[in-house]
Amino acid sequence: MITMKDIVREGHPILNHSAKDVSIPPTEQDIETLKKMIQFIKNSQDEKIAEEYELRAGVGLAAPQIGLSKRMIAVHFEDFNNQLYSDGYFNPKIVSHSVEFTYLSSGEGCLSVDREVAGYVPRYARITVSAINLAGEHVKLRLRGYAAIVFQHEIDHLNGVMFYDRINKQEPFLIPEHAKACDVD
Ligand SMILES: O=C(O)C[C@@H](Cc1ccccc1)[C@H](O)SCc1ccccc1
Ligand code: NI
Repeated sequence: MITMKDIVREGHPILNHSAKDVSIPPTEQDIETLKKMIQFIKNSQDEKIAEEYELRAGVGLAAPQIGLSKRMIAVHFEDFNNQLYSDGYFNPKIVSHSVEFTYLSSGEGCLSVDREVAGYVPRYARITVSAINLAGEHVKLRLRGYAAIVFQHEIDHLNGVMFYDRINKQEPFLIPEHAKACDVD
């Protein structure tokens, strides 16, 4: 079972390097690891388990965050239309994106960052992601809004990019051009 002691924190070089492609078909070990990553996120959202194991709530996790330089991510969350996203992905790749940007008006956090970092994180408003899911299927995901933000946050981890790298240093709350907040009507 993955717990917070397994989560690598900022300052560890693995978080600032690109991760390596997972060989396809994935090994049993890679599949097992991805299943554990999904379970960690589900556990982190379960009040009793999270309290018992002192887990910080999360909606996504990337393999570098557990010290594995492999292009694997796991997500478990509902978007603002209550659509459930719950799966693991090998070698996810953003194959196209919108010109428009979006951002969370509350900013972002990270399980690998034990501090608040204020500011808007500009993300593409819509992305198309190709990946291989936990079941071994080649999938093409067309994502927008909150789902697009979560997937971009996790895929950034595979490229050694932290959310605060994207915050405007001079004007953290500068609203990017062609941007609309994702969580306010
Ligand atoms: O560190 C991670 O990769 C997990 C992040 C992913 C994330 C952060 C901000 C915006 C979208 C995705 C954690 O989920 S941070 C904690 C959290 C918990 C619930 C909702 C949003 C963020
Ligand atoms: Ni993160």
